Amino acid sequence: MYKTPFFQLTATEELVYLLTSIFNTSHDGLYVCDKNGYTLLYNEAFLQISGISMELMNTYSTIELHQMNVVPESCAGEAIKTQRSCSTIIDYYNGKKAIVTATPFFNQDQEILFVVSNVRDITEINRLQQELEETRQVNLAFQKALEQIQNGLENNQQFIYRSKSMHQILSMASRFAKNDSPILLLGESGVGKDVLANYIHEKSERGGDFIKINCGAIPDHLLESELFGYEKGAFTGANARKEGLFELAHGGTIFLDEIGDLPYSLQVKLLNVLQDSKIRRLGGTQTHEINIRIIAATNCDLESLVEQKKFRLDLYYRLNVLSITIPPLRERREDIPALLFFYLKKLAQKYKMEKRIDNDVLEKCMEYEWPGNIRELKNLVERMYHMSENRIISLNELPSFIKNSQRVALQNSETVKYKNNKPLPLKQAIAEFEKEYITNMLSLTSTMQECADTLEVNISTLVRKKRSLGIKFK
Ligand SMILES: Nc1ncnc2c1ncn2[C@@H]1O[C@H](COP(=O)(O)OP(=O)(O)OP(=O)(O)O)[C@@H](O)[C@H]1O
Repeated sequence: MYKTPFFQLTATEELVYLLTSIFNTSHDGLYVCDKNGYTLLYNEAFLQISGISMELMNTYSTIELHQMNVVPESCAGEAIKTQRSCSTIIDYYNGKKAIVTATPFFNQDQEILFVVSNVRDITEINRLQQELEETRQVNLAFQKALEQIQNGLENNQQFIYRSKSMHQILSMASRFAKNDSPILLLGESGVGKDVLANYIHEKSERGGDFIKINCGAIPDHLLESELFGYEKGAFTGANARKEGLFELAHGGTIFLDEIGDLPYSLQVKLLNVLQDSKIRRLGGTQTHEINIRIIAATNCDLESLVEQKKFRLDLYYRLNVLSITIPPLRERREDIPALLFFYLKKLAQKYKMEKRIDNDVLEKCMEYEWPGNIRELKNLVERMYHMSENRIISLNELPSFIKNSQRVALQNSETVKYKNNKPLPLKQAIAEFEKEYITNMLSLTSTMQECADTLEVNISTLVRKKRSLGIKFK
């Protein structure tokens, strides 16, 4: 302490008053004890930070308070024991954190007169530091995501991810790509099975083409000729010979999407192709050797189709040699920001206008369940991009069902439904669920069209379902 001449003139009472005022107005906790640890003085800030009551303070020594577990440790007690200054960080039981420095003061015989402890509250600093660290981590993640997007755009590669699970899937896919065994891709609609099939083909270094066919989109009677081709005159209208997709994919990859919809009669034919690597065109007598890699995908539960005798067990085994299940987006939420930025960037390039997503929107998107997975996210970004009037996409552009996201599907899917104390049969439970889900979605959206878009069904399908399920809403 540096004294000015004022001190020589001031009376002792004034000096005591001055020092007491300083003591009391300090924001740091101050605590003074004698050589046995008994309290001599403390200020209000000390009580606030330590959470110790005045009663205990006035009755027990700092060492006893520690023994009684009122404080996790006693820095003053340590200073008394070691006869030295001591500093430590204490996590008080009231949740406060403080840096405590206890300094002993000695008389001429080197005996402790008193110990002064300074207690600085660092709870807030600590919180801010943690927040800063979290923000730093988020920034780092965004930066990496942007880099990945940048690389993706440069290589014209569309596989955007940040999650560990997708990283593992891609490395597995890269390993699988190197051989010719069939691959089965599983996962909900819109998770990226198509994209992954493409990726595997690219990585496979197979020189031929990547040919895709959606087994569910082509009428059964046409599917066979599409896949196997036909000879002239094989059926009415077969005016010329035509190569099938298996032949066209020779040297490359054929991607059989929605394999669960492959007609039963064709399943055995596919099994033969898988086993012999040979095909015979419709109406033909000769077989042709083909060198193809088959990738099949489905969002249905193939095992249950096998149980229902809708899918051949032998084909299932043959296709399931190497299988990859892509998790839904809600199970890899780290991918959401990267995908949002990616699609935003693509739109910015197309329409020559950069737009930014507000943090609130990002937060809501992180919470949402994404039943339609990446396809739904992609459509949403496009919709919000066009709807926003300025360069910031705000909550105004976010559809109400995401803003009020209530995780309807999840809540309901976890419920077992009963009637007369008996669990409902699957068919009936599905119908009940559908009814509830559609009714909820109708209440969360403003128009039938918005509801149909959200559910990713045709408006006529929605109208039909509404009628058949007896939904009274709107
Ligand atoms: N990792 C990804 N990065 C960027 N875009 C993706 C990614 N995964 C999927 N997409 C995009 O999401 C949309 C849906 O993907 P895709 O068609 O591959 O899904 P799917 O699982 O095959 O769906 P379905 O079962 O309905 O056929 C596509 O527009 C695709 O480009």
